[in-house]
Amino acid sequence: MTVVEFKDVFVKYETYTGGVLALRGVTFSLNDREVLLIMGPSGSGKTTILKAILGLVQPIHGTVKVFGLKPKDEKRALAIRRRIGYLTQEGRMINELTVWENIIFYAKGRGRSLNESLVRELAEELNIKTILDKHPDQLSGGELKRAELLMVLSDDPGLLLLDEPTSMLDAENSEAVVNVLSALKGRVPMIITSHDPRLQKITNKTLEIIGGELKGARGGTASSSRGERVPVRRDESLHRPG
Ligand SMILES: Nc1ncnc2c1ncn2[C@@H]1O[C@H](COP(=O)(O)OP(=O)(O)OP(=O)(O)O)[C@@H](O)[C@H]1O
Repeated sequence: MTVVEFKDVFVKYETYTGGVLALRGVTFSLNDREVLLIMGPSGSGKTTILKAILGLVQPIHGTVKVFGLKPKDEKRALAIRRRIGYLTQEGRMINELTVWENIIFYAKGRGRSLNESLVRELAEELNIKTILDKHPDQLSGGELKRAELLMVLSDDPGLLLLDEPTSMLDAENSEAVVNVLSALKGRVPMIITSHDPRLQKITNKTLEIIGGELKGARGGTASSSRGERVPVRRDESLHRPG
């Protein structure tokens, strides 16, 4: 089953100086058993792809479908968001609450039930069991990152969008995150943005985006802004047309 579908998507941010075309004809799809890795330099449009899936930005051209629905109006976008676990780069935990309270608040706010035994198990695997009673501002960057990941995994999401899940982490804790995600592979579809090569071992396909255009793909299909197919090569380095 196709979970996410982008067809020739253009997204523009309106700005004081005229606007930024952040996505230029992006086409790809993700099925319910896949893990997609999106790579690309800073400012290339990776987070914008995630925001378009969440309905936080709307395409000026092309279509986005998530779970078969277009996240166009706010009501539909909210229903879609409730099924998605979104790990942001900035983090969303509230400092006034402990990590554990944040997790409960998060699940309740989404109208979903907390899978408590799963949370305890994952906390152990992510090496953060001892920080559950701390407040976010008492944590290191790496601890906070793993606490945020625990939160977005806590209510059995139907799709995971993970923006740089191993940034701020040392090798050992990056490995712990990769292991947790690897165990979810095949059960929860995922789109991950990252530069961390460790994540490549759990991904089915990799897309490279530069200046808002897809430039290459491995293990799947994608197309660039003018709609031409980008050749897909398995087990080779990223292909750049032209
Ligand atoms: N709210 C906004 N208003 C105006 N321009 C924006 C906005 N958000 C992003 N942009 C611009 O859109 C482009 C794509 O940004 P995006 O955040 O998707 O990049 P990214 O690949 O995720 O970058 P990074 O790796 O640094 O997180 C950039 O040029 C960025 O400056």
